Amino acid sequence: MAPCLNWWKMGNANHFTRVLQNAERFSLLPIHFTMSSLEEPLGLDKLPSMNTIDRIQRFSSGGCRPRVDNLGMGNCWIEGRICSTSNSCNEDDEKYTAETFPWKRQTRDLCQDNCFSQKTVTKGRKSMKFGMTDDSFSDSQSSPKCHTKDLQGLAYKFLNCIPKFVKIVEVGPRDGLQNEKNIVPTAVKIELIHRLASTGLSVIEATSFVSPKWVPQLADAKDVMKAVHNLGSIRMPVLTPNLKGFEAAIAAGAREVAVFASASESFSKSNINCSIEESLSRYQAVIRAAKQLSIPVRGYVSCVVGCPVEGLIHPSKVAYVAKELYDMGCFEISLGDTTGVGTPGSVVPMLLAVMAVVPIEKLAVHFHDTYGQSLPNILVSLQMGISIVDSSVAGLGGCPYAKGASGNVATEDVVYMLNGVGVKTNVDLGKLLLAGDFISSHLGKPSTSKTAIALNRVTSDASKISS
Ligand SMILES: CC(C)(COP(=O)([O-])OP(=O)([O-])OC[C@H]1O[C@@H](n2cnc3c(N)ncnc32)[C@H](O)[C@@H]1OP(=O)([O-])[O-])[C@@H](O)C(=O)NCCC(=O)NCCSC(=O)C[C@@](C)(O)CC(=O)[O-]
Repeated sequence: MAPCLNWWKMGNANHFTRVLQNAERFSLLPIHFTMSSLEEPLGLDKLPSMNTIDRIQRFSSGGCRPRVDNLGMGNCWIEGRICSTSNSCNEDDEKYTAETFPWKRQTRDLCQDNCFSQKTVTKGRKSMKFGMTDDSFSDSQSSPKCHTKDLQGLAYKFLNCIPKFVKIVEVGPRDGLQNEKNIVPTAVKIELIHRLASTGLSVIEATSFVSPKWVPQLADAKDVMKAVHNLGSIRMPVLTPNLKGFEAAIAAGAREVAVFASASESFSKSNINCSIEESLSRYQAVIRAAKQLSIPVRGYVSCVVGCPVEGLIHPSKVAYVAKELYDMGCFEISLGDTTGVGTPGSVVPMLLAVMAVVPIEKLAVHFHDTYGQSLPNILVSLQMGISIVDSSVAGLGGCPYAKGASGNVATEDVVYMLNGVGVKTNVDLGKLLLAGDFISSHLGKPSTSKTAIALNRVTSDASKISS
């Protein structure tokens, strides 16, 4: 076993099998699909006649969504799309990948097997939805390395392996606003939560019951919670660092809480003023109290890739804290790249370590976008089987105790990407954009969501043309 897989030993046989299955789904071969909307620009002359929803649809889901159909028997294709062969058979890439990350060799081998079985299953199909006939297969087979059937297998692995539905946990009102320089009025927070609730989001983290000396921005937690705790069936977890916070949250009407530990000793001290072990024993008390009231508890692990003080964090430390929280009774574990330093190269080994000890369906990912890596990190997480993603409207956020870390990945960008790959979220992108506009204009700064910026530009170009 490669040295960096030693931490796999932490898991039991079932977990190990699940890890392998997920590793099998995952491949690092680069692949490109010819996407439509930006390569086939919509004439601006058409824009004035489109309403906002048309524009959003044109630029989000339909326009560039490769349609993945699963026809049973594991067959899958992408309608009207052809895989580019420019990268997919590059031996240099393969060599680099295998040498730099030894564990990847194993996943590649598994994936190649999978690719082979795809070929077998689809053999003899007359009409391929790649838009090619069997003849074109023979053409492509004359290429020395790349075969269309291989590409079809790759398409399957890259897109059909991701979950069909992703639960988005909106953390804007809490993570988003806890780091704002100016304290946001309570009424604005409440309005933001109402607007977010109208988008279809099923979970909105509303606030934190932490010490107001530590996070003055959320000192109005009680008032916010009292105003929103009854918003239909939407879940509104709140952060509780200790029993005092838990009791205050319950008194204010909270029906779900979250505890937050760290994989970094230094960050634990600077964020919650105690060691990792002390924090775990505090959380044990919170979880015990919550169980008595049948209150679900979410668990966060922060600094899952890097720490502002300690630098890189070993995946085994993350797996340890995640397992402790899970064993204590947290129903879901959110893995936070607090400083946003992760790339797929560091996120994948971290996820594999955690997946070996906590069931994958209980895991969420929580990326900050400091280096612009959130979306690729989310995509590889989905390819590994994660189906819960934390994000923050307008890309708000950051931790007051993680200097230099920027906001969370913007919910608008996550929804746009998920629409693009045909994953359901039940979130209305148009309404989400309006919620993002609302809070950005209140804060007097532009949204960091690329989707919001792009769609606002399209809309303003259109209004110039129509006026
Ligand atoms: C944990 C403590 C309280 C320890 O803080 P401490 O100073 O060690 O606590 P203490 O027990 O000595 O109490 C100090 C004072 O705070 C009060 N106090 C104590 N607890 C509470 C409470 N729950 N609610 C309200 N007040 C509280 C307590 O009553 C006392 O008041 P005083 O007697 O001085 O007037 C403090 O360090 C704290 O509140 N830290 C929270 C910091 C925080 O919220 N950070 C941001 C969270 S984001 C994050 O962690 C990452 C995440 C989850 O987003 C994932 C990611 O992005 O990766």
